[in-house]
Amino acid sequence: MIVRAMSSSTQPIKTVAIIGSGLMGSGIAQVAAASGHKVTVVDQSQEIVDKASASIQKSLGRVVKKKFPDDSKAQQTYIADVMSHLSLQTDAVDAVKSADLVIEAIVENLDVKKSLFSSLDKAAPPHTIFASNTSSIPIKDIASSTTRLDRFGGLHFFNPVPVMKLVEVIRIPETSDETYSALEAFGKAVGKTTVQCKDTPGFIVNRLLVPYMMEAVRLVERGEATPRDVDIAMKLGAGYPMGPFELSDYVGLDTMKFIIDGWMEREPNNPLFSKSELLNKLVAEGKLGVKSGEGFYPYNKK
Ligand SMILES: CC(=O)CC(=O)SCCNC(=O)CCNC(=O)[C@H](O)C(C)(C)COP(=O)(O)OP(=O)(O)OC[C@H]1O[C@@H](n2cnc3c(N)ncnc32)[C@H](O)[C@@H]1OP(=O)(O)O
Ligand SMILES: NC(=O)C1=CN([C@@H]2O[C@H](COP(=O)(O)OP(=O)(O)OC[C@H]3O[C@@H](n4cnc5c(N)ncnc54)[C@H](O)[C@@H]3O)[C@@H](O)[C@H]2O)C=CC1
Repeated sequence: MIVRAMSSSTQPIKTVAIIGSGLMGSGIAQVAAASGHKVTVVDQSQEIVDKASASIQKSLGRVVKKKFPDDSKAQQTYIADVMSHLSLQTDAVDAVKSADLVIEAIVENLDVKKSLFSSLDKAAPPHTIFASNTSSIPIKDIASSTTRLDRFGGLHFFNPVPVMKLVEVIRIPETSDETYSALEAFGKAVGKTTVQCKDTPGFIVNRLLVPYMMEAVRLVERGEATPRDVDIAMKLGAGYPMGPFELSDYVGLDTMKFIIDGWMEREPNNPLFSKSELLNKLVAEGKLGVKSGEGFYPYNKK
C-alpha cells in the first residue's frame, strides 16, 4: 500500500527532491521511493550519483532477502519497482522545480547549506516545503537563507536509514502547523516513528549520543583503555549494538568533527563540547571512517 504525506497546501506530497546522495541522502531516497514517492536525488557529480544508485540497490538487496525469502523473482520485481520511482541527477535547481518536498542531506556546514537553500528558494514553487537533515546546526540558521520560513523544518533521519526507525521532526517558531503536519506525515509515510523536538543543538538523540561518543574518545586519549576494549565494554556491558568507536566510524569522523566544532563555537565553556586532538588528527589525515576505508579502525575499501 502506498502511503503519502500531505503537503502544506493539503496536496499530497508526491515528489521529493533529495540533495546530497551520501550515507544519508541515499538512505532517505531509498525509503521515500519504497513508499511510493517520486524521488529525485542530486549530488555534485555523475560519479557520485552512480555510486549512490549502486549503494541503494545493494541496500534494497538486503531488504528483499528479508521481505521475499527464497523468491528471487519477487525480489527482482520489488527492486525494479523501487528503482523506477528514483532518478538521479546533478542539477539541484532543476530537481526542485517540481518537488513538493526538498530534503537537504549535504555536508554539515552552515555556509554551504545556506548557499544551497538560497538558490533553491528562488527555483522551487511556492508550495514546496524545505527540510534539512542536519545533525547539529540550528534549523533557524539554515532557514534564514530562504523566504519560506513557514515552510521550513528539520527532518532528522538516522544511519542506516532503511533500518533505524526514528525521525526527529523539528520546527522553528515560524514553521506553520500545516508544514509541521506535512513533515510528520512524511516521516510516518516512509515507515518511521516520529518525535518532536525544539530547534536545540543536536535535538534529542545527538545531544545525548555525541557527548557520549566524544567522551569515549577522550577516555582513550587519557590512556585509560583502547578503542577495541571500550567498544567491547559498551556492547557487552551496556547493550549497545555498536561501541562508540565503531559508531563514530559508521557516522563519519568528518561529520562528528563538524558537529562538535559547531557546538564548541556556540558554547565554548561547555566541557561536553570540548574538541579532541585524536579526532582532529584522523580527519586531517583523511581517515573519515567506514566511508573512506579507515577511521579508528581499518576497513576493506570497496
Ligand atoms: C549522526 C546523526 O546525526 C544521527 C545518527 O544517525 S547517529 C547513529 C545512529 N545509528 C546507530 O546507532 C546504529 C547502531 N548500530 C546498529 O543498530 C546495528 O549495528 C546495525 C543496524 C547498523 C547493523 O546491525 P548488525 O546486526 O550489526 O548487522 P547486520 O546483521 O548486517 O544488520 C542487521 C539487519 O539490518 C539490515 N541492514 C543493515 N544495514 C542495512 C542497510 N544499509 N540497508 C538495508 N538493510 C540493512 C541487515 O540486512 C540485517 O537485517 P536482518 O536482521 O533482517 O538480517
Ligand atoms: N552520517 C550520519 O550518521 C548522519 C548524518 N546526518 C547529516 O546528514 C547530512 C549528510 O551527511 P552524510 O550523508 O553522512 O554525509 P556524506 O559525506 O556521506 O554525504 C554528503 C553528500 O553531499 C554531497 N554534497 C555536498 N555539497 C553538495 C551540494 N552543494 N550539492 C549537492 N550535493 C552536495 C557530497 O558530494 C556528498 O555525496 C549532514 O548534514 C549530516 O550531519 C544526519 C544523520 C546521521
